[in-house]
Amino acid sequence: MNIAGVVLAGGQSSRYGQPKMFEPFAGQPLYKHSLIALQKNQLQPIIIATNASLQSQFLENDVQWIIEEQPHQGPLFALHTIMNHFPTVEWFFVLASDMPLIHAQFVQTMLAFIDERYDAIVPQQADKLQPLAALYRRSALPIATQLVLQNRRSMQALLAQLRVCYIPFEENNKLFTNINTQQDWSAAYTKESYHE
Ligand SMILES: Nc1nc2c(ncn2[C@@H]2O[C@H](COP(=O)(O)OP(=O)(O)OP(=O)(O)O)[C@@H](O)[C@H]2O)c(=O)[nH]1
Repeated sequence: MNIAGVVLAGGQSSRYGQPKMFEPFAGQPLYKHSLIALQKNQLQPIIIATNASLQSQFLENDVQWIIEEQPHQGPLFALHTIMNHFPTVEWFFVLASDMPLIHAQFVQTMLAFIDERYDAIVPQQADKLQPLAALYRRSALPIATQLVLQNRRSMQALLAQLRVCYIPFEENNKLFTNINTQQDWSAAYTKESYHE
């Protein structure tokens, strides 16, 4: 089965103040941690979704690019664009580019839940869902398209209409710590929370 790895790296970073996906963490730009987690699981193709003003700052030449013509339309619009560009891919493992503690073992764990009864496999911590560290099946595309056409851009709205397998994670697990502001680094930068 064809499973793609997708790094969403075309956000505005307005709360951060500069493109946060290139900020260094543990010796690598932030987006690389997501990219490596996908590459280590041999997903094919590996896709970076971004926009023209950011592309030159990425170092990769061995990935597929989605360069969004209309930037900053949000993750749901990006997912819908990506699914349309890769019509033979059945599952898409989507990772945000601002989650420095995500690692290959997490990706492997999630892959084990792939099942044709579901349109998405999504981590859940208590009542918080993690739609940007999740698997989406091609069967989600019609609903994603419908939401885009209705100008409804929330991933939660998408999940509400899909058959989702929710995977529980401990509430105190720091895996999904994400960087929105400069201050968020203090939460991510605890030694015990970083394992590769
Ligand atoms: N490709 C792509 N990625 C996006 C887009 N919007 C957000 N992302 C990514 O989705 C993840 C979560 O984004 P957010 O932090 O919620 O939004 P942001 O625009 O990056 O930051 P803010 O402007 O501070 O909200 C990040 O990895 C973003 O790079 C988009 O329009 N296209």
